[in-house]
Amino acid sequence: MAAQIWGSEKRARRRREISAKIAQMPELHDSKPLPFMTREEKIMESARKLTILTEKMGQIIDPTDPAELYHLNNEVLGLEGNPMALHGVMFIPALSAQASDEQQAKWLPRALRREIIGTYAQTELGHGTNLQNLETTATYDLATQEFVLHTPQITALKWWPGNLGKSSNYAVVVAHMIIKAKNYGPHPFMVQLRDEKTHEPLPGITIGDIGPKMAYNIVDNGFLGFNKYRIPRTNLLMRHTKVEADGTYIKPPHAKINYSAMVHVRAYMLTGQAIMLASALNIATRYSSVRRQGQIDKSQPEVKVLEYQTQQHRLFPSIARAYAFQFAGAETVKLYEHVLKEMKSGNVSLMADLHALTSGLKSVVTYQTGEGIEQARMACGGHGYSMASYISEIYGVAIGGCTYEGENMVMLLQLARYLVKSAALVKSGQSSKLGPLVAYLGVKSEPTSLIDRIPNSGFTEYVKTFQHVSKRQTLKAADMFFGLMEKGEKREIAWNKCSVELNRASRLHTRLFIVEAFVRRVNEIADIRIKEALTDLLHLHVNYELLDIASYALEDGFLSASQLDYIRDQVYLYLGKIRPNAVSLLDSWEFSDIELRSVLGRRDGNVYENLFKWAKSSPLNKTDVLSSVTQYLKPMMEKARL
Ligand SMILES: CCCCCCCCCC/C=C\CCCCCCCC(=O)SCCNC(=O)CCNC(=O)[C@H](O)C(C)(C)COP(=O)(O)OP(=O)(O)OC[C@H]1O[C@@H](n2cnc3c(N)ncnc32)[C@H](O)[C@@H]1OP(=O)(O)O
Ligand SMILES: Cc1cc2nc3c(=O)[nH]c(=O)nc-3n(C[C@H](O)[C@H](O)[C@H](O)COP(=O)(O)OP(=O)(O)OC[C@H]3O[C@@H](n4cnc5c(N)ncnc54)[C@H](O)[C@@H]3O)c2cc1C
Repeated sequence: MAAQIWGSEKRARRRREISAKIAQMPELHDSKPLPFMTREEKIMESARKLTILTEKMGQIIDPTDPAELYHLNNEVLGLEGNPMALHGVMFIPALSAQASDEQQAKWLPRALRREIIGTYAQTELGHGTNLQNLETTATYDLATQEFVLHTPQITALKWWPGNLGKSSNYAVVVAHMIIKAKNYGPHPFMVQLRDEKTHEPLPGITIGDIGPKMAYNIVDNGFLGFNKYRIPRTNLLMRHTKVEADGTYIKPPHAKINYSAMVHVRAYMLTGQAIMLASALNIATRYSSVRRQGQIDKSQPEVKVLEYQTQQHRLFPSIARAYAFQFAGAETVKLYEHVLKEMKSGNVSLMADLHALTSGLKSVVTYQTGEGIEQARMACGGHGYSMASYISEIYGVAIGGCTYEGENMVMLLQLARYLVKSAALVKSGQSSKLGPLVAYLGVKSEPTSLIDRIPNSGFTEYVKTFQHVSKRQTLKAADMFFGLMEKGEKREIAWNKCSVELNRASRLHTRLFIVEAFVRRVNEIADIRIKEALTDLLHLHVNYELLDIASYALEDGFLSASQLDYIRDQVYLYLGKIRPNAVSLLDSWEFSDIELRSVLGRRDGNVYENLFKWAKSSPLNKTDVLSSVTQYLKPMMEKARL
């Protein structure tokens, strides 16, 4: 099963080897539990491990393999981030996709050797989503052949970029490019921020940390201001766009090609989210098979809480989602790598499809991951609320994904643009022009769903039902939009008035893609036992998801009440079938105790001993009487006794 999850036998084996090596290297372990550290201590601890990794990485992993790097990162540095998180996630990808060959030769080897630390500075205090209204300017000075970066007012301060505050000395900065008083829109520039020897900010640069966040606090998200700060013309990233010495602007082959670093993260973060969901579920499911509370049959002893149907219903559909996200994520990364290769050689024809797909997936996956992690936390009762479970930290990091790389509502609306265009093709009889991901919009469906009507139909009738509801909602939202415009509404106003319905269409389309990716994967599996276990999980997935969106299929009578009863019964049937495999389905992800960082979810299952040991090690327990008591509470009580 690990081979299915991680993509191949070899990958699963390599993960085990890497975990085993790390287990033997105490210098790479947390020196004490992270929840007992201050933010400064955590940052220090992370930097300590990071430097050792820079020395020893080659002994542990193949540093050119992103999957091995990611695993090493999760084990050693953990999900709370590290001082170079953005260096790998965005700075290097931005340089790789947007710098010219000559620029790459100058900067990439230095970045890869970690001679310099970089980040991606785009968002500002006043604008994140609406890139067209960023305020930082890069004005070309023809006389010196330099760009002058400037922050005209407080709202133009860069705000949020990870590791910008204290760690990075370089950044890819996005600013509006102005040449001869003409604004060419946001463009990426390579900018040095700090002196390479002293790490002091360079003159003209104001920089710092934005303060503690809900989670992800090892990362020093930062602010940055420029006071007429000059950089050479050749620091504009020039793979696709060029500015010649005389100020001539050569436009890129696609207007949004400079957004590629964002698409990179959107494509890769899906498996990151799946891992966080599976981690939280692993903790909760292990704990639920140890925790005994109450009786189902009063004549019998207390049961493991995992025996309760409500507990299974809380956890198992999310187990199915974690697998589904992992499989959909793997497909998306493949597509991304393909499009990136094409893009580098000038073929931009697939960019729109990739943008639409990743925008939808990013939104649905992060939202459902957040839901699943929070349910996992509640499923642990009181102990889920303790940092000993570590689930609240996992939640805090994962839920950030709903916001970063494009706020979810906004990204769903980006997919909706693509769906509306596709609906227009269907309506004008040009269905043959539809892309493969939306081809179903042009296919006539049966008048009613055939779920429960055709024996041994596998998952076909489920997929058709998802297709039907997605198509119907897309066409309905598009009709609403076109209708408003026909009535004379301005395009943007009409769009806003339909945006809730449009986003519903985007979610349904994305959920269909996730179901199909799960079906595709199960169909490919040769090992009969693995296929059987994943088929059970897929049954749970399609029935649970369909029940969740049933109102869309009921409103036009595509599903009947009796079919809905059947679907509901299937959910209960598969909850029971999955119960014996539940812990194994999560243990198959092979997270080590070092990586999970959860006292509650350790592999040994000694929950109570581990919790008591952990509580005793709390810094508050170093002394029996705290100074808060001697200084304040004791005098207060004494005064009251007089
Ligand atoms: C094995 C390895 C695993 C590795 C895993 C790594 C990660 C795991 C997770 C680890 C956990 C934590 C890591 C944390 C890291 C945090 C990083 C966070 C970094 C950031 O947040 S950076 C800042 C991100 N900011 C945004 O995303 C801003 C969002 N806004 C936008 O993107 C845009 O403004 C917009 C909403 C897309 C609108 O843009 P614009 O106004 O320019 O365009 P229009 O809406 O007018 O659309 C015009 C037209 O263009 C099309 N289009 C837009 N974007 C693209 C694109 N990227 N590609 C192609 N086409 C695009 C759009 O569809 C329109 O087309 P149409 O006219 O409809 O045909
Ligand atoms: C953990 C974390 C890490 C980050 N790292 C980086 C980084 O490394 N580099 C970087 O540059 N940035 C980074 N960011 C910033 C992040 O990319 C932005 O916060 C994000 O893009 C959302 O933009 P915003 O904050 O402007 O939200 P806003 O756009 O102000 O969103 C507020 C509300 O307005 C709604 N809204 C906005 N526009 C529309 C619209 N057109 N239609 C409908 N609704 C709309 C949204 O849906 C939301 O409900 C990070 C953020 C976080 C939380």
